[in-house]
Amino acid sequence: MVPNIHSALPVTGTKPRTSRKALLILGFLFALAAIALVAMAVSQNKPLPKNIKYGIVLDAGSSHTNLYVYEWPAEKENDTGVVHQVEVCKVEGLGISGYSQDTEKAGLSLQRCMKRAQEVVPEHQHRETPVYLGATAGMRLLSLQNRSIADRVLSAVEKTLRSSPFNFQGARVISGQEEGAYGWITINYLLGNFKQVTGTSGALDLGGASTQITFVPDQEPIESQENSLHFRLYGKNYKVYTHSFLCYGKDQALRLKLASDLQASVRAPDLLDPCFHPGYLRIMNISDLYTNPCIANGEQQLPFTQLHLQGNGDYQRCRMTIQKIFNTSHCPYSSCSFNGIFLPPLQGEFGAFSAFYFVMNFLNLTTEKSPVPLDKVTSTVERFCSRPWHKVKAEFPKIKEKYLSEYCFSGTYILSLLENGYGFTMEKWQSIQFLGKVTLHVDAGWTLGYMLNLTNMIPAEKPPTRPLSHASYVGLMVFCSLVLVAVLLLSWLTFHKPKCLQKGLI
Ligand SMILES: Nc1nc2c(ncn2[C@@H]2O[C@H](COP(=O)(O)OP(=O)(O)OP(=O)(O)O)[C@@H](O)[C@H]2O)c(=O)[nH]1
Ligand SMILES: [Ca+2]
Repeated sequence: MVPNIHSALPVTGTKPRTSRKALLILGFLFALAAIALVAMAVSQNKPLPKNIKYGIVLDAGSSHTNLYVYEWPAEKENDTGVVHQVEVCKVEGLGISGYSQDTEKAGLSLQRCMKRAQEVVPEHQHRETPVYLGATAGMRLLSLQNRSIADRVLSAVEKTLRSSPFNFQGARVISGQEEGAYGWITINYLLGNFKQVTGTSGALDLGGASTQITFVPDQEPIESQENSLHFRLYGKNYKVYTHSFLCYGKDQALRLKLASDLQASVRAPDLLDPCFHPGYLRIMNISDLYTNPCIANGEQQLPFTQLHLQGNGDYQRCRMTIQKIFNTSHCPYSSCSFNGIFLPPLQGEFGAFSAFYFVMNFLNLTTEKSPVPLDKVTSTVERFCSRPWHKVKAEFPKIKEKYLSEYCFSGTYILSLLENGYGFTMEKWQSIQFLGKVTLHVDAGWTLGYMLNLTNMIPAEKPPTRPLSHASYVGLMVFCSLVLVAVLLLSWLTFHKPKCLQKGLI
């Protein structure tokens, strides 16, 4: 029969009482040790007050300037995908290159967004927060046209940025190569591709004045030096192809097309344009068309000062007129895109952003899931172009007329550039994803990559990592200690059995 523990409890006697006392003390000590260990684990793992760092980048594009504020946890600086975008402020008015007639205004235009940044970044961190301004194709064109005016514009923006409480780190015109490279770094950083064995994603950026294509080709070596970049990131080498086509952003491409149409036409001021909706009318000053180095001066030979554009919404014809701005007659390499520029065979997935996204998104051709097939994209653009302007306007009354009137041209231009310019076939088209934002709600673009580079946040070598996180380490230590204490207690009980137990008193 199993002895009944309770029925065997002693009622009197001194020895069992001493042993029970020893047991009680032991139990008490054990409980104390357990409480101490748990308390230690809890206090060790209590989240530390967040040490957040901030960085500000101004993207001074040809069409407008955007200010981005990024934040990241200081202790995770060298991890990938830890930077969040906390603010994007769109500067009202023109891009900075548009202030060539009144350069001071370029600086003043940034003041509202700089104020906004001061509200977003905590005041005690203003002085340590770096601020960078990078100007792209609009300023590249202005520099080519008139270097001293471009310098004055940069001085004006520098003055505004220096007068802010942030740590000003420079305002400069970045090269097309840098623009392509930093866009590629941004998306691959956000997609976590640098720390995975999977490949990287190519980057396609369509701005107002230039467009960039950047990817890691299969083929080596890269045949032209100016299209070749070499990076060592997180312990891996990357040979990257990049090219920036100045004048092939969508605003300049439209000018190129109009200038080419004018040359081909009988040089009359009335131009029937298949890239605008039927019933659409636009009057343009000829002098506005020929104001930059993208278009060689043909202005003088024209006998009129204004151009009357009249849309007829014919996608196929539009495509033909756009085709003329891509010169494919010569190629000094094994393969080219256009204008004699080297392009290796397309490789891997691509993320397409900026105007690639704005336009495709408007046309409902961006999906989170599988990409929309090329033939469906073509038929959608074709149908959209053929719609009468008054109907389009009535359907989208809130969209800026400049944007709305140009979606037909822009959609057709994107198809021409990707299909004819870069050679995205029906099959390859499926590898393009049109992206507005990547993970963590960060806008796709060159600015994040630029900041990561300038703040040395992407190390060349893989940072050494501990096998366990801090929390797992402390948890494991507590668990092992408890097991150890339990084992010790059990062995003590087994080998030095207190008399009360030996006598079966408890
Ligand atoms: N539909 C639409 N178009 C936009 C929007 N923002 C900009 N655009 C147009 O899209 C084109 C590209 O815009 P961005 O990527 O901002 O170009 P950017 O940076 O000013 O120009 P680059 O210096 O060449 O890079 C320009 O023609 C803009 O006018 C938008 O929110 N919606
Ligand atoms: Ca841009």
